[in-house]
Amino acid sequence: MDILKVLSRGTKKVTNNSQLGVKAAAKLPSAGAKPNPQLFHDEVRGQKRKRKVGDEPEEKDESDLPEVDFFAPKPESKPGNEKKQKVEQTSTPAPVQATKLLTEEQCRQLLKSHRLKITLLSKVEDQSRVKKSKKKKKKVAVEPKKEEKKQLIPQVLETFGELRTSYGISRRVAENLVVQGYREPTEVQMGSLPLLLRPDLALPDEGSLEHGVDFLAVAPTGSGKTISFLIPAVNNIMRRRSEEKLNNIHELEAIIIAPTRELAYQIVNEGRKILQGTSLRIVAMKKGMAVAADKQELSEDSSDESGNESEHEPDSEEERKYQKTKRGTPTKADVLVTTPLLLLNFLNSGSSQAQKVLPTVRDLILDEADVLLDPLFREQTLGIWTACTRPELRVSFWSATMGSNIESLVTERLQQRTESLGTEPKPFVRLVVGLKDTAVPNITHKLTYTASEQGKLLALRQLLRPSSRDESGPPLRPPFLVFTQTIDRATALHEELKYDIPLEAGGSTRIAALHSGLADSARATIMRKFRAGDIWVLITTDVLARGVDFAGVNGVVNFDVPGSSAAYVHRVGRTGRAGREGGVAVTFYTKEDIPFVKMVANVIAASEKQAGKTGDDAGIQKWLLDALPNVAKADRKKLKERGVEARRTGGGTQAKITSRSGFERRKENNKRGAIAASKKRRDEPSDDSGDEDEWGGLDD
Ligand SMILES: Nc1ncnc2c1ncn2[C@@H]1O[C@H](COP(=O)(O)OP(=O)(O)OP(=O)(O)O)[C@@H](O)[C@H]1O
Repeated sequence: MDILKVLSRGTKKVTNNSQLGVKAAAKLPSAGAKPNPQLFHDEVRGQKRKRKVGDEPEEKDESDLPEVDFFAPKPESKPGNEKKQKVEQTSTPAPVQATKLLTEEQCRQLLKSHRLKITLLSKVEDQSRVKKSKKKKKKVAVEPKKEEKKQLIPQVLETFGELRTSYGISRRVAENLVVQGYREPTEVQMGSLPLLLRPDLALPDEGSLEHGVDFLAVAPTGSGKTISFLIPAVNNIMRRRSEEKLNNIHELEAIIIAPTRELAYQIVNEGRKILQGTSLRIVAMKKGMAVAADKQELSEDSSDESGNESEHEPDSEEERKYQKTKRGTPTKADVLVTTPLLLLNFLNSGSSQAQKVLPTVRDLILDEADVLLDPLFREQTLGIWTACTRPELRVSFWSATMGSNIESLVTERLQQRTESLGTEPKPFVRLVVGLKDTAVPNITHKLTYTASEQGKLLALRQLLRPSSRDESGPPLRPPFLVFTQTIDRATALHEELKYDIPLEAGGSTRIAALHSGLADSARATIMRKFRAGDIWVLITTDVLARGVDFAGVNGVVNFDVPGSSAAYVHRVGRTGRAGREGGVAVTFYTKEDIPFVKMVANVIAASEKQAGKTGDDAGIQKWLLDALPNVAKADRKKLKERGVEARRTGGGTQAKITSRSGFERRKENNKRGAIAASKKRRDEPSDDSGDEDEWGGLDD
């Protein structure tokens, strides 16, 4: 038996499709392109019904599924094509056909059908109510009282074709989207692209929108937020340069901040695909790199940087080469993607006490904005925001989860900025996709109780063994991610499981751990191997919980309960991307976790409700929800900051993940492999650990 096949596809052919878990199993999320990436299409009066959450696309017999196809590559342009294509220096805006615009009623119906809600969060007060500062009169943005917040009915993007015909995006960018295989816009793209590309067309009744809008978007994980902010960012640069006849220049006009390097590199890659054949450059910020900041500051600074070589050791060969050739010279970039600290370090570097500023930046984009504005990153993020001194700066905030505290913080900051700069305030618009922001409706959720830490380990081992998967619950097929609470636990779990995959299937090379304690180059290598399908089980911490897109991940295991409902949403949102169904999320909990599990259970219940799963279909039964204690506010805060205390390093037996020594396990594994090879057994080796009694089972 081909072990690769076994591990990838499970052992039993599914016959009874009526079972929930089996249904999920029959649809392999990695099995190629998703026909419709949209999550919602409710029936609205007078509109043709296309699809509803919970509706199953045509059933396929499992035997029809393609062979291992972990990461379903999107169609790429043929190598060499890009060279043949003429580089588009600037965008030639397509003539906008006003006739293409939808009526207000059509927009209203589309918004309703796709569960999109767009609200004006702040507005320019009319003259009679304008606040007047003591020094000089000026208009300010005022946050309307709750009941005043106005629902907007802007233009909605029905097809990607309209990007060119109605919103005048660059021909090359439009073609690149087609090459990427994007056929239908997702909900967040439907709502955000018109507003960000042509606010004057999207919101004709909202007065002067010359400088666009500030924007906050809350949309499910994997719903395509990245291109929602990338397309307007690059197109606005192209359009302006075309209008001002500025050819062949590179000027930093857009900055995208992301909380982790992995996410930053991923955004750069997406950006490069969109920019192929254009003259624009999207660049990832690196240690020691200089970008075009305020010129005076920069010239002072270049000399200093070159004299300070030993300050930060470059991590990778690539970085070393980069620093050797480019140190001190501003990198030519039009769009910069960075983690907050990297850019802030650059802004604060140099001999001068004063922070450098970024006067050319017109777009500031915060991806995973709730984390970037959480106390951990807040000062760094706000530092960059302050450095973007252009008065008409547009700021946008994106995440699958956005607490009301973050929304208030952002509204306040935008107001303060307008006041301090004395500029014309811009409308601040919020877009929400879905009925509830804390839900992941298109995957199967499982909450699994085990009596002890050892029980969790056994349960996870069970998931690694295809022979023991049965039809009572959704099998978890590689590739999958395993989340732990701390770096130490990720490392220990990796050590523990390293030899669990049979040698003939690749053995220990199939399992890896990725966390922030590793060097950049090691992290990049692991990411590459996981994306390529060489690594099947990736043990990690919350460093990979946000934004990272692995199209073919079949499942997520929360080995340790997440620290908040938002953390749960983001972790499990690594599977079931772009509307794909069939992903599975398993969360283990022990009695120590019971005080905190309600947060997770609530998200699962909300997700199942959105997906139309009720009664026996639901993974979370009402009795369990009722039985679990509510989490006190103080405990929630502590949990979010520190996780379950007992599992922190040195916190007693629960901090440890161990059974036998690596040597013992390797020996055992080799023995198993040898037996398997000699007998040419087609089945998995029988379980000889002898400790299966502690296995709590998926359906506990
Ligand atoms: N219109 C579309 N049609 C098909 N696939 C799409 C579309 N838009 C985006 N995708 C794909 O969906 C996947 C998820 O997109 P993306 O990473 O932007 O999601 P996200 O909303 O940012 O998720 P997260 O909240 O987890 O960061 C990517 O692989 C992307 O290429």
